[in-house]
Amino acid sequence: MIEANGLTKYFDDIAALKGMTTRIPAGSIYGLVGSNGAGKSTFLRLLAGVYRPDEGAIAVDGAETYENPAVKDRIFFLADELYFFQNATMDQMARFYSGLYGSWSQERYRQMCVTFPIHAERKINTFSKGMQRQAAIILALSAQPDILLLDEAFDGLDPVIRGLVRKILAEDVAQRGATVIIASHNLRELEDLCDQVGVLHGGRILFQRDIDDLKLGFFKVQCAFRPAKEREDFAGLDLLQFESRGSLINLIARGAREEILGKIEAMGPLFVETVPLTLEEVFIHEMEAVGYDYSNILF
Ligand SMILES: Nc1ncnc2c1ncn2[C@@H]1O[C@H](COP(=O)(O)OP(=O)(O)OP(=O)(O)O)[C@@H](O)[C@H]1O
Repeated sequence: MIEANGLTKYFDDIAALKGMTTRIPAGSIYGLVGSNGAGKSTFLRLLAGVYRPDEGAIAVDGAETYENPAVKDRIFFLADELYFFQNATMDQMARFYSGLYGSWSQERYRQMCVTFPIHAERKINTFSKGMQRQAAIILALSAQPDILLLDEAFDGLDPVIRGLVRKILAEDVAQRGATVIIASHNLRELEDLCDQVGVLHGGRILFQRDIDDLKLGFFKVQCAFRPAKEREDFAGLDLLQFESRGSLINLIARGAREEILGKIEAMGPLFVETVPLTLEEVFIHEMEAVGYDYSNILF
């Protein structure tokens, strides 16, 4: 379990984090979204034990992270700016990390070098930007950390490689019970990958939700009635949005799918169908419901 309580970090007079509080259970994938400068990288650096909090605390299984070698050995931090030794090949970097991480798996490293289209014996500085990121991801995955911190990890990866990385991350969580934290300014990137997503804004977690709960709780419905119906006719539903054009109605309702469908079917529609909401649509409506303007926070 990762716990941040009132976590605060200043850079001169800039408060990068201002009393951030969150709990991230072990064995889950947590997406941290926020606009540029929201404090995502600062949070990851505090968790990785690189920075000392100015106020508050951050701990892994009760142990504070700052300059704590026992905790650091369990964490791999893949920063947004990649770092490799000058002129190093993948194999040389692999040797370095194998000495650093007790959990390093040479077997896994060999597999990854086959799975990903990469030349482990070539100098990394001759790789394209996307290939360099692949190299960093292979090294991170081969270290088999308990906690993997990924800062804008998918930047520059093509869709096939993104899919591959997502699959491996999900397997790592399921098989090894690893905890993965992915910071991104792009909510769409986190869809179908994360168990929980937190929105970081103004140095705090503004909004944090379990993805399954979010997706199960909202439905987009298209239906038609003759004669046409008005919003008031749907008073039995918890409506978040309602639009009608002639006999055709598009609405978003909160609740269980069967219950929503049952109520609409009882009204005798010409047809009714439900369409799943994207994660982004759910966030827009959920955040508006608690008084935040999503477009000011994530775009
Ligand atoms: N080393 C530093 N020195 C001074 N200010 C910093 C430093 N690191 C971060 N900041 C400031 O702290 C705030 C949060 O920055 P941070 O890099 O954590 O944001 P971020 O959410 O990761 O942004 P991005 O999506 O652009 O990477 C910003 O205002 C930034 O300018």
